[in-house]
Amino acid sequence: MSTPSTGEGLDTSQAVDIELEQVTKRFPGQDVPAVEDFSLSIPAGEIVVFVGPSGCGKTTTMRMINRLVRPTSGRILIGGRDASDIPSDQLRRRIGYVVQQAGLLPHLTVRQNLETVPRLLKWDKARIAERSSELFELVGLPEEQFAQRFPRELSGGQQQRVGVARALAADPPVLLMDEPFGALDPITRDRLQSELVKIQRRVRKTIVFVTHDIDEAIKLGDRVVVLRERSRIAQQGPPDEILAAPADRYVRAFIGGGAAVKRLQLVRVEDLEREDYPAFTRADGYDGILRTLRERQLDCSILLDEHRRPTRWLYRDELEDRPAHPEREGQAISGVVTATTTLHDAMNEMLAAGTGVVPVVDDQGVYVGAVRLKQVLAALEETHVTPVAEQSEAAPVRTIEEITGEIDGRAVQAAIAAGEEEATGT
Ligand SMILES: Nc1ncnc2c1ncn2[C@@H]1O[C@H](COP(=O)(O)OP(=O)(O)OP(=O)(O)O)[C@@H](O)[C@H]1O
Repeated sequence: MSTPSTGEGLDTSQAVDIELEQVTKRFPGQDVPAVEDFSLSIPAGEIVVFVGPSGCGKTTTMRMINRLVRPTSGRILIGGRDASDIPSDQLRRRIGYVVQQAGLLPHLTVRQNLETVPRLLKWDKARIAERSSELFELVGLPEEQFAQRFPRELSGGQQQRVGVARALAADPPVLLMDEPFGALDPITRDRLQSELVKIQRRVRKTIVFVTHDIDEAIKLGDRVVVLRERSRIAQQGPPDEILAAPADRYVRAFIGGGAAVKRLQLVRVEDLEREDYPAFTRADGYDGILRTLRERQLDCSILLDEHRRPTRWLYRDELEDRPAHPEREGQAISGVVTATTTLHDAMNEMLAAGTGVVPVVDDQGVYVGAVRLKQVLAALEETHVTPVAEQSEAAPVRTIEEITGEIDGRAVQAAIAAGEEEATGT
């Protein structure tokens, strides 16, 4: 559904659809075009991910949308309007752009970075200040802590959050993201991916996202476009369709092993029933906690702080031993998940904790329940692991053990065993 733009530029903050029609880019002096005859419809309010190997033309294709690269031929429509009719400066102010190293201006504070585009658009002071506060909140950075810092005083992940906030500052209808999380460590990357999904639920932009990481594409994309050289489309569609039925050998090779496991990127914690897993505060007293664990035949529970945020795992055997070892108090909880965390990431947290369980918290970090490994495995079994017809000779239907073995066989088995022990109280 397209939202017509008004006035000269893309004045509307509502998502718009983007149409690329037979777009070709031939750089001067190059025999082979970087992008050849590329056509694609991008629906309003969706995240479309271009994924493909290095040099296949992803960035060039994306940069033609905000005309950082001019197409040699073809047409690009944004919200039904020919992009070549929109002056370049307007186009770039109305299309948010996030790049790998955040691209923040080093000599400006975080606040000044956020305010750059609203100032160019000549918003009044009060509106700029109000918008900055909204943006700090949106990307989860406390304003009073971060507004006056310079980019070099932030971690890579924090810089990237500011990069996303800055791109959203003028509430543009379109966001272009070029490998924005590529330079981050895997844990920060996972977190920011999940947050982007959360942010997108609030802002509903049309997002074009470039990556060479198929897992990232599956996790983020409403639609994934697998590209080969010269930006030729090997396959496009919703991620589950691509995983279930790769169009050809190229796409299959690109997806790599473990398509069933990758599907865990498509299911989120909110899709599961939450377990009523026991959690206590210190006010409940260790004797009371131990009594409940005995009654429910459980080996482990969660200790919450005074704000009901999970802090430690409490183990029944340690509680039994408390008279002899009062100093033992379980183990700090290393990771929690939220409703939008994928089962893939939730499973990683469970395996890291070694408990086969992970606490679920709300946006304020307050405990709302837990998810167990056996639920994740049940969800994995529910996803269609039967390979498509053309694959069936080469890849017979696999057992759950074979599939989970691709993740980390021993860790999964150990975690399942721990979960079973806990359930049976052995
Ligand atoms: N300004 C330029 N001048 C000449 N050739 C270019 C220019 N920019 C890109 N190319 C070429 O166009 C092709 C596509 O490049 P592009 O950066 O779009 O690929 P990509 O898929 O985004 O790669 P990567 O994942 O490595 O960033 C490459 O062969 C590249 O060398």
